[in-house]
Amino acid sequence: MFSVSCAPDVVPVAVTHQTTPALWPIRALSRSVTSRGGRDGDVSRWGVGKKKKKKKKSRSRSSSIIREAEHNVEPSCCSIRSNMLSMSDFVSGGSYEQCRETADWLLSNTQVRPTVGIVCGSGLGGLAEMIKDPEIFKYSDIPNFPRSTVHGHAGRLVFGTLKGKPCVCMQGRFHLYEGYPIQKITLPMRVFKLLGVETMIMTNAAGGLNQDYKVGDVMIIKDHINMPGFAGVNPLAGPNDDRFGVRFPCMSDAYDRELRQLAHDVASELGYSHFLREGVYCVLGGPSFETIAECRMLNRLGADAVGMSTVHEVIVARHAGMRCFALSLISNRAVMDYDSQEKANHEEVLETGRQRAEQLEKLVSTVVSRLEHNNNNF
Ligand SMILES: O=P(O)(O)O[C@@H]1C[C@H](O)[C@@H](CO)O1
Ligand code: HPA
Repeated sequence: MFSVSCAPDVVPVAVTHQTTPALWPIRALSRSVTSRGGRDGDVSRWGVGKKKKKKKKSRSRSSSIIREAEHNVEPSCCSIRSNMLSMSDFVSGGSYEQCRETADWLLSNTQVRPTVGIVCGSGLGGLAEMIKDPEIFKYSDIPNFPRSTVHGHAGRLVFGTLKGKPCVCMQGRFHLYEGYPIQKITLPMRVFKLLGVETMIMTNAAGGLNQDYKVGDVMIIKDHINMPGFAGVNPLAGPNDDRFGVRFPCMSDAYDRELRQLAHDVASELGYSHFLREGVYCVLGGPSFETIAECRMLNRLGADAVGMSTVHEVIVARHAGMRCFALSLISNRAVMDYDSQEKANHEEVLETGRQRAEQLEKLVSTVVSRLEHNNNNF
């Protein structure tokens, strides 16, 4: 079994395990109206608690928006110019205006000008505790930010310096299964871009599909399979906003080669190579863990680990020209055998995070300490 020196888990626990679906429409309504009357955080399109009458109204509104857009878009790439429709008319989160508002609010409330952004995965929020001179904002206090609803995701944005580098760290992320629109869960990436972030570092907990992997291994993500994307669930779906990036961003270089090499070098220096892996991460929507048949299929498709996050963030970050580096902590083995008694569960995921926290934090902070300013993309 996995055995490493235990590090105390410093992750503050979110208030609720999960909000009930019944609360989503209420939350959405209370945060719904943007300055242009667009809906913010509208989960009604997921079919939760929607009334028939309202459905008709929103359908006619969206079809009129689409009609209007058809007359206004640039035919080559469907981009919207800033003097035409607002992105918030289409996108329930992540529009330029919303991100600008959030970034400006943050910039006026902190002196830190981060060049590095970090996202902490389930049970991995201890990384944020390494940040010096922290300035902390609760997600609930930040304009346009969603709330964290998952145990092990504290829901705080921490500004400060990590090994001398100005950074901003999400102590807790958002997931599709929480009921937020995909543009909303990736809004922080665009906000980070507007804050001046050049390099994104994401961490997550994931189930190990590769039969050579052990619980406690740390996998550098070299590529991903965006399973929801196969069904059109992509954070960039909808009109493109050229102020962030191009209509059709390349993803074959999503995970920066130099940063991956740097992580290998650092791991070797720290004596971590025996638990360091490099592989392919597959994202699913969750929240149910995978069936045995699904795990077998994903493994045959070439995935080494399976999870419920990160990929959407990487797509939006790459679209905006930020370098990405991502790590998966193999928190449990994906069950591939019908005779197995193992059952995936969130408590095991958090416990593995606690046990590997110290090394993961050291690895990430040392990588950060060696980051060069990235002038290439800007
Ligand atoms: O935020 P991450 O991807 O680390 O969280 C994983 C996926 C689910 O949210 C949860 C399952 O235990 O952990
Ligand atoms: N499956 C999906 N997501 C996960 C898992 C898993 O086994 N472990 C941690 N996050």
